[in-house]
Amino acid sequence: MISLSLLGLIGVFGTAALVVGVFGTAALSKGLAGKTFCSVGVCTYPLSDAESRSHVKEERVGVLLLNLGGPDTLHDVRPFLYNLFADPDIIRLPRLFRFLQRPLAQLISVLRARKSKEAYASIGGGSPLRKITDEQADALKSELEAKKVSANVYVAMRYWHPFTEEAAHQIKKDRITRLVVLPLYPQFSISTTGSSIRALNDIFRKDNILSKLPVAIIKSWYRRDGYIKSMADLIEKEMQSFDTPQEVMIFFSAHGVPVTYVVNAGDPYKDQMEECIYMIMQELKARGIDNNHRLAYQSRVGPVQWLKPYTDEVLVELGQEGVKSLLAVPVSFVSEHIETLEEIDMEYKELAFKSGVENWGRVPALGCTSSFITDLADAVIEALPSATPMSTLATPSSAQQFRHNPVGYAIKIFFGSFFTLLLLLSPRMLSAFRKPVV
Ligand SMILES: C=CC1=C(C)c2cc3[nH]c(cc4nc(cc5[nH]c(cc1n2)c(C)c5CCC(=O)O)C(CCC(=O)O)=C4C)c(C)c3C=C
Ligand SMILES: [Fe+2]
Repeated sequence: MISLSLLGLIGVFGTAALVVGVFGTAALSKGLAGKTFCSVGVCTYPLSDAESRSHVKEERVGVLLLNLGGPDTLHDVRPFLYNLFADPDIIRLPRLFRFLQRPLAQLISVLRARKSKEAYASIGGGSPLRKITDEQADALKSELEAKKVSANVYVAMRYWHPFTEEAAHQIKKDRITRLVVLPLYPQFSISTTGSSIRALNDIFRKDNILSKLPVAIIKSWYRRDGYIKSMADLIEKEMQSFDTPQEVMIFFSAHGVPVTYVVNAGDPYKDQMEECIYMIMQELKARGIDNNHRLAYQSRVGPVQWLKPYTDEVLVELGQEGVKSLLAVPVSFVSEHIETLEEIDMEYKELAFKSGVENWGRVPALGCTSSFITDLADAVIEALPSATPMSTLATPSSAQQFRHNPVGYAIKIFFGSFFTLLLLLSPRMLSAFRKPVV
């Protein structure tokens, strides 16, 4: 993974508040109280007098799974990286420098491609994300059917096929009348769910039909009982593969984000992650499992600070402290992907053994675990009544920010742009994108 040194440093100089799209997502999950909806089978909108006299409108429910996407082949790696770095929620430039977004993405994707290709080559030549997400979509559709809710389930990837635009096109073609948006990230981050919702919002608002479609957005779901219990089940099961399960250190490894996301832009990701780990551990305690545990953050590169402690550093510390048995638990994502299959299973495992750990295990990603899919289906059904058209939701624009505090806004633009230019010219920044993951 790549640490955006440039962006972190921009954040240090106080320009992170300029990011648009980030704050726009805050209001998106607000429900529309008072709408009636039958969650089983054919459902109805609240009807006008004329409608109720003439006919009952048939409800066609859609569920849209949001995910990051990954290159299907090694050939796709560079364009996939370009799409990722062209995202203003990943490379967060001040408004004045937005014109540099694409050239910068071009440059960084070229610099990063070799390292990234090697990693994808080591896990079979491409990302497994599309296949796994399609399987999750099928499983969710079946589970909804079992619960008497007939729904089409769509997949929208942020940086590779099927893109958000493709999913939106299909939703419109299928004349969906009510949509639940379900990101496949348990915890919310500006860089993941936030970015996907912003992209969706941009597409829906511009479209005459989609802008009126009632949509319910589930922003995060790590607190759900079904998810917490499913994670605890996987951990409990995997612990049994150790000779002395009670001595196993449960080692949660979450994907990192640059510190500036949390500190400057108010990303709730770190708080949500900590609460999530607490809840999983409480569930394990209730089952009589009271092992030691740690949380660390993986997948950083570059000179800026990402969330700490870093997975690689903690692994070395644990080895030095004499921990002999370690169970790695990937916790920020629900599919196997490059960071579980390459980074954890290969790089971190090797590092742990070198540091003195003798017994290693890794909890699989939830994938299509049935208790988990059942819980996602419940989440969808619970969210359906709160659907409301995206066009009715407010997203504060930079123009509004300007009206609110014109002097502060001008100062941020000036200093943000000045420091950005300096950093863009810095060779250190560019070399950071080529560095290995750990
Ligand atoms: C919760 C999960 C994730 C967060 C948070 C996240 C933030 C984040 N990622 C990058 C840069 C890269 N991400 C890449 C791939 C990738 N990232 C996630 C998840 C999160 N990213 C997934 C599921 C994947 C796809 C993996 C796959 O199997 O294909 C990549 C490409 C791979 C590589 O070269 O390492 C990059 C680059 C940033 C900068 C960031 C936060 C700002
Ligand atoms: Fe990532």
